[in-house]
Amino acid sequence: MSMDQANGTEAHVQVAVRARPLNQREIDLKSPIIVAIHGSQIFIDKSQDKHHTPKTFSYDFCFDSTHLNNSSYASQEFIFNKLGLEIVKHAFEGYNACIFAYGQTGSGKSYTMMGSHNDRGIIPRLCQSMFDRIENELKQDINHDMDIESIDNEKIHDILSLKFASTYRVEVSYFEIYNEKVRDLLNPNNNHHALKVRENKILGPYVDGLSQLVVTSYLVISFVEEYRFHVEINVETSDLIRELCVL
Ligand SMILES: Nc1ncnc2c1ncn2[C@@H]1O[C@H](COP(=O)(O)OP(=O)(O)OP(=O)(O)O)[C@@H](O)[C@H]1O
Repeated sequence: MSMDQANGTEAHVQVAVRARPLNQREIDLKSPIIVAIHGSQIFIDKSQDKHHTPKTFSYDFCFDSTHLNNSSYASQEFIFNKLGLEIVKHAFEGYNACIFAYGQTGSGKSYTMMGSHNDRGIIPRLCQSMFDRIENELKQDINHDMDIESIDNEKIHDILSLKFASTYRVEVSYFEIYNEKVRDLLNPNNNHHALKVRENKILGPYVDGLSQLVVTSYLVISFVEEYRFHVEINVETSDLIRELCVL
């Protein structure tokens, strides 16, 4: 996880480690769990290996998700509260914020970042939290000028939408890099020619031609996620998504 100050002069990087439960293959092979987490330290103890000396590593955060039924299991919500809330806070303070997952195949990157349909990961929670915060700030603003309790819900919704449009701009892009080809997931029509990654002297690296859709609520983003969980985003779904977004 990193947060770069908007002017690019200072960067702060934090690293978190999460240990996932054993998968079925590992259970069938009777693989032992060789990691133990205490606070922000992770101990690796292969005591069955005579030549191994236990090792300790320290990170900013260590999350123990090895035993699903243990009360100490680091849940999706717990991890979002530790990592995601900070990101939202810094983004609202004007910092560029970035979070990414790194690890070998099957280590739990997608699970942690996207989660499952009924146990959402960091990205959906981040999006929701960002819109919740926007809504709260807008409501506070409106409350300043008028008594929000005395206005009916439909009217509040209209006022919030207007105020949102004049105060905030939220854009979403969604792409994958597979076999070194960049694919725009919100516009598969672009797939005929792989998109190029270029570098802007001021803004840094960017994907040339990538769709950037303006979104006004978490609903649209959750719709994208819904499709991501159930079906591959294809031309029809991406068209639908584009219609839902304010272009
Ligand atoms: N913390 C966790 N709790 C419960 N199950 C988990 C956890 N982390 C991962 N899993 C499960 O482990 C399996 C592999 O996880 P996942 O697909 O997220 O790995 P990945 O690192 O994204 O793999 P790849 O690089 O191959 O895409 C999935 O079945 C996932 O549900």
